[in-house]
Amino acid sequence: MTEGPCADNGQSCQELALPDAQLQYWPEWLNAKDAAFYFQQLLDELEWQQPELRLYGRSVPIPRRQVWMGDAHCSYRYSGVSFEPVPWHPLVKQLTEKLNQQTGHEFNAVLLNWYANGEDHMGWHSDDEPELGQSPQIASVSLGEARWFELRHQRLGMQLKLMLQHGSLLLMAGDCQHFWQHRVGKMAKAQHGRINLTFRKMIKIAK
Ligand SMILES: O=C(O)CCC(=O)C(=O)O
Ligand SMILES: [Fe+2]
Repeated sequence: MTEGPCADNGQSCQELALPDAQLQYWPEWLNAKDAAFYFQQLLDELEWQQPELRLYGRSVPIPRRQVWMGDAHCSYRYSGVSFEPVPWHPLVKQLTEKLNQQTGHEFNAVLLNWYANGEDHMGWHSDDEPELGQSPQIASVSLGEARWFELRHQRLGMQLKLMLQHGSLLLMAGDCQHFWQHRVGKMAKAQHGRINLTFRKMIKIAK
């Protein structure tokens, strides 16, 4: 891992050199006070959902709460369920604009996940839905309790884990979603809540 100015916003950024992926991590993308403000507002003001997905022929509620938010055309399909976006919350819009300015990307939708405690989790997956295009850029902002974010290479068997801190930003790019899977496993010690926002750019595909 190298430390250096991987963006010109003057914040410390770590560049993770991995095969088949580009990862950049800003541990303090938001200061602790702002991050706490965003956490509390989003927790209180969003209508958190716990949809059921079909897994092995059964309907199972997801082990966390979520909100799918974005521009009106950004509907999203995964595990056999289609999600229509809710309109932008002004604070999330602010974060999107800050990100787009810093990265030069055009994120237009975000999946917010709320992990109420260490039991809540997200299993191994890649964000490789067709609506995300060839080499999806995913920006992940974490608020609240720090949790392990694990990555595994699907062919090389290589694994690593990163503790995603309160206020941090992780940018996943390159072939990351083709070759790697990621997850947030259960963490017995985690007593408090965490909100994660994964910003995406959805493209329109002909149906
Ligand atoms: O909570 C996290 O850090 C990961 C979220 C994630 O992988 C996703 O929303 O696709
Ligand atoms: Fe993901």
